[in-house]
This record gives sequence, structure tokens and C-alpha cells, in this order.
Amino acid sequence: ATGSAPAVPIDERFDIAYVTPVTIGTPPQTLMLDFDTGSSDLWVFSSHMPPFQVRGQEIYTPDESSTARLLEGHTWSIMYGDGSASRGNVYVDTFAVGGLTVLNQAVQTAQQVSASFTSATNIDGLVGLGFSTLNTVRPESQLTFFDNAKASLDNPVFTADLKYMAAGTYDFGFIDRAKYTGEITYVPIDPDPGYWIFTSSGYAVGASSNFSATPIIGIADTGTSLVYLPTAVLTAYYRQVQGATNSRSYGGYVFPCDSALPSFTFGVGEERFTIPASYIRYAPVTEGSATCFGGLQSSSELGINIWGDVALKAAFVVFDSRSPPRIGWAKK
Ligand SMILES: CC[C@H](C)[C@H](NC(=O)[C@H](C)NC(=O)[C@@H](CCSC)NC[C@@H](N)Cc1ccccc1)C(=O)O
Repeated sequence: ATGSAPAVPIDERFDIAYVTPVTIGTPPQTLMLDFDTGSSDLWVFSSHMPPFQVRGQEIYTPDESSTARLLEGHTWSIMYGDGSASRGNVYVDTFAVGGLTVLNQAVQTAQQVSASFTSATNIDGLVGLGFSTLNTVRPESQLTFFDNAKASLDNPVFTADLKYMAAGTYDFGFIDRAKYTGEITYVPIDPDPGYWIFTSSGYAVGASSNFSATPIIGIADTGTSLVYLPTAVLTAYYRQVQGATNSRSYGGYVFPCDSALPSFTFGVGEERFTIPASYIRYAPVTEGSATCFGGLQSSSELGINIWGDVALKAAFVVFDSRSPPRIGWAKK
């Protein structure tokens, strides 16, 4: 089996996050979920939440699904790097995305979500595509939809083709030759922490002329908007940007929106990928402001480097869960 589904930006001005239509239950209930390689819980806004925590999101109502079964005595609770959080109980139900159907998928129904999820009115929940060891359901942790689907897929892979201010695609079970050019460069993944962790071979500010071959260990995270890198890399980059400052009040590097920005190049093995300046001129700090927030930010508070959407949009990425798992990057 194979599947293919769109990854749609939740905002037409900035690529804050991407959502993908899925159906859950019988008759099918359609929700728009954030497919997230940086976590491994499939959770949804639900009829179990206090109404004031729901602000326009679609909700899953298990009582209206004839195939929903409560997973007795199981709960979940998750916290994300940006401080957001959610928790609740667990059902199994029929889950379908992009032509793929998984019976008895663990669907984690939210009872509480933090304010930032309530205000993300276009995100009805998350589909974790990390390794199932990260799943927070207790007493028995649950498998991701991809792990449940894997045996029936033509190949144990999924790919991300995210786009700048446009709808991209998640493909499951196959690698679409039409979505990339040249060859795919694969590098090993360390699956133990549960993320898609790989080592980048280095970086360059601007074109890859002055490439610095320093290894950067980080995670490929479709659920994170920006790129978070070591301080040394950021100072090298923002030194080239007129008026750039690391602002405590805005919580990161900002610069005048009309400043000239270099592109940013990162290495995967011998291959070089360049993030265009337009992706790094991420968004005005507030509506209409002449000060812009950078798409490259510091990872020093996170303790781990994150290749989020700003980087993933610059490539076609293959998440290959054969043994041992690997990640592939190609130009497009
Ligand atoms: C503070 C919590 C730390 C980060 C850690 N949690 C994690 O690593 C979780 C699984 N993953 C995440 O917090 C991040 C990766 C951080 S690297 C440590 N990815 C998922 C995130 N982008 C999902 C999201 C999407 C839209 C809105 C908000 C959040 C933990 O539970 O220990």
C-alpha cells in the first residue's frame, strides 16, 4: 500500500505550521492535523474538552463513532519544547490519511490543552511521526500510525515535501521520483532518543563557498517552524545582517525587515542545501512591524539542534525506517 496527502500551511502569510486532512471513526470525522516528526503522540481536540479551550478547531467525538473503543485506564500527557502541552485519555478507532487506513489506531483524546494550542485555531491536533518509544500513553505506550501502517506499506518510508507559502505533500510507502532532482543523500539516524536525529556535515553563511565542516547533530522536525542552531553558527550568520540583534524582549534574533539577508547553506554528507534568504526573513515581530524575526534561532535553551520547516522546505526529505533507520535529503 501507499498513501499521499497534502501538507497545507495554516496561515497564508507565514509558514507557522502545516496541517493534513485525516478521517477518524465511523462514520468518518475529518480533522486537520499537524504531522510531526518531532513527537510520537497522535492526539486530537475532542468532545472531552471544556468548550472554552476550543476556539474553532474541529473536534473528534468518540461517542459518535461506532468503531471507537475506550482504552480503559490509559492516559497521556505531553509537553513540547515551546512550553505547550496537552493531556487526556485514549481510544482506538479507524484512522485514515491519504488513502491509507489503519484499524485500531490509538487516538489520544484531549481533555486539556495549553493556551497556545487553543489559539492555534487551524490545528485540530498532532500526528506523531517520531519513534514510538517517545509515545506518552501509560500504562502501555502506543504505536504511531506510521508504525501501525508500516507492514502494509510497499516500503517502510515516508517523505516530506514541504513548500514555502504553498501546499506540499507527505507520501507514505514510496519515494516519488518526480518530487526531487539528482540523487538522495542518506545519512544514519540514531533512533534511541526517539527523534529523527542525524549529523549535518557543516554550514556556510551565504552560498557554500566558505563552508565550515563542523558536525551539527540535530533533529529533523516537521512540527517545528524554525531552525534552531548553536550560538556560534548564529553569530556567524547574523554578523552579516545590518541591524540584527539578539532581542530578549522578542525572544530571539530580529533585524530590520528591509535588511539584505544572506542565504544559509547546510551540509548532508557531501551534499549542500541552501535555505533562501526569503525563508529566513520569517515574519514581522508583530503585524505590520518593520522589525522581522529570523528563521534561524539559537538552540542553546533547547539543548538540541532542530532542523524545522525553514530548512525542510529547502529539500525533499526521506524518513526511512528500515533497519538501521536513515534520513535522505535531495534537491527539488
Ligand atoms: C520541554 C519538553 C521536551 C522538549 C520533551 N518534549 C519533546 O521533545 C516533544 C515530544 N517534542 C517537541 O517538543 C519538539 C521537539 C523539541 S526537541 C527537544 N517537536 C515537536 C513539536 N514541534 C510539536 C509541536 C507542534 C505544534 C505546536 C507545538 C509543538 C519532553 O517531553 O521531555
